[in-house]
Amino acid sequence: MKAPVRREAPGKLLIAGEYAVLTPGRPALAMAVDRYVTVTAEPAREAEVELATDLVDHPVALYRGRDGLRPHQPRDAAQVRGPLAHLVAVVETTDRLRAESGLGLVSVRLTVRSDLHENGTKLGLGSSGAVTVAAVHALTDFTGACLSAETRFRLALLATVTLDARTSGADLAAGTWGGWVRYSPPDRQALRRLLHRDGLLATLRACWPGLSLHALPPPSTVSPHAGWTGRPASTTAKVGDLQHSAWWQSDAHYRFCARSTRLVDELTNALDHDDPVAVRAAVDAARGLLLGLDQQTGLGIFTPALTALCDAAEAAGGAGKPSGAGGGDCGIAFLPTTGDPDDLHGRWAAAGITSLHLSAAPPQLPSPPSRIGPRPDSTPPASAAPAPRTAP
Ligand SMILES: Nc1ncnc2c1ncn2[C@@H]1O[C@H](COP(=O)(O)OP(=O)(O)OP(=O)(O)O)[C@@H](O)[C@H]1O
Ligand SMILES: C[C@@](O)(CCOP(=O)(O)O)CC(=O)O
Repeated sequence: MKAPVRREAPGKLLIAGEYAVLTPGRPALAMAVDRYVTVTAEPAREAEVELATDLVDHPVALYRGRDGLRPHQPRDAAQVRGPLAHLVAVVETTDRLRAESGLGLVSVRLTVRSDLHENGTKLGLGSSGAVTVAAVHALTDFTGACLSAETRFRLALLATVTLDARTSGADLAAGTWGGWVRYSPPDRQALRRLLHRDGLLATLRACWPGLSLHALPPPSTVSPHAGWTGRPASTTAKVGDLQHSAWWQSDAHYRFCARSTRLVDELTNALDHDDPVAVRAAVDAARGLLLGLDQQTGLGIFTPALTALCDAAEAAGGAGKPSGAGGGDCGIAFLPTTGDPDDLHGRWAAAGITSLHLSAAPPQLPSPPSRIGPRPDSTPPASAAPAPRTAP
């Protein structure tokens, strides 16, 4: 009987680069937070695969059908497509890896515990990414594969693209490496095509243009504070709306991506030099960039609560912005370490914002910091630029 294997992955806040990071090669800056998803892998008790999570009120038993995992109970089909979708994608992707490697499939029960929901409501701290990273880690270690962090990240991204090839994977990067990471994504649509054409092993081993990842030093002269609006928002819906708008792949989109890349570079520099004034200025500019996007597209990034969160950060002597897609979920503020967090938290409480009392999660790997892909100051690959819009 195999011993249970437990692995955890942190949630994340997005400090800069939202929406631009959807484009291959365009960077975002994320901070992993000290709230985690924990996944335990152990031998299944009654079925080939069993999934137990706090999002579903009973463990779900599955068997391996010809086209992937199927629930034993037809009533569980909706769970498999909904709250269990990320776990199912991880098991199917790991099964594929073993099958292509000539290895037998393993019976397994995955049990999830998450700190990224509050009374059943998501906080917007990247629970889908954290559950994917933790499940890949637990499952591959359970089966004895013991993969490197980069291979686990790649596997997690491939599992994710089978569900949604739009998502950037910034949450997976933060969940895999922890700490502060500057991440730029590969072309996920191209990965999906490669997966279909050449299989999983070949895709895992292929060159992934656009992918880069750099660990950054945590600042000591500014402190991050996270505030929760109490209202969940759908990142998938916002990204879908944007990609179907006239803005997508317009000149304005190209300018937005270029400006966002400069901002991420400025923030990277500010963090490298631990410069509180430059961090504040860059975070403020990141807020302005998202506001401009909202005004141009009517996407609904800034809700009254998120605007109040940012205004309170400014009034407390810092800078604030939404974290991620906006429309609800949470935001982040940076204060100089000489500032008064109680002042900020008091202002947030008055505006109905809950302080989450988070810190950066420590890097998951021993030093030296990970470095994948080109240096941060190099220009993004040509594929990073959306194609100029041509007349129909
Ligand atoms: N505890 C969990 N157990 C199993 N699956 C989970 C768990 N938490 C999240 N997931 C998966 O992630 C999905 C939620 O993803 P969603 O993008 O809506 O939230 P999020 O990643 O927390 O938010 P955000 O992208 O705004 O940070 C769930 O439907 C489920 O598939
Ligand atoms: C809008 C986007 O760039 C960031 C979304 O962040 P969040 O999942 O809402 O925290 C989407 C993505 O990176 O996949």
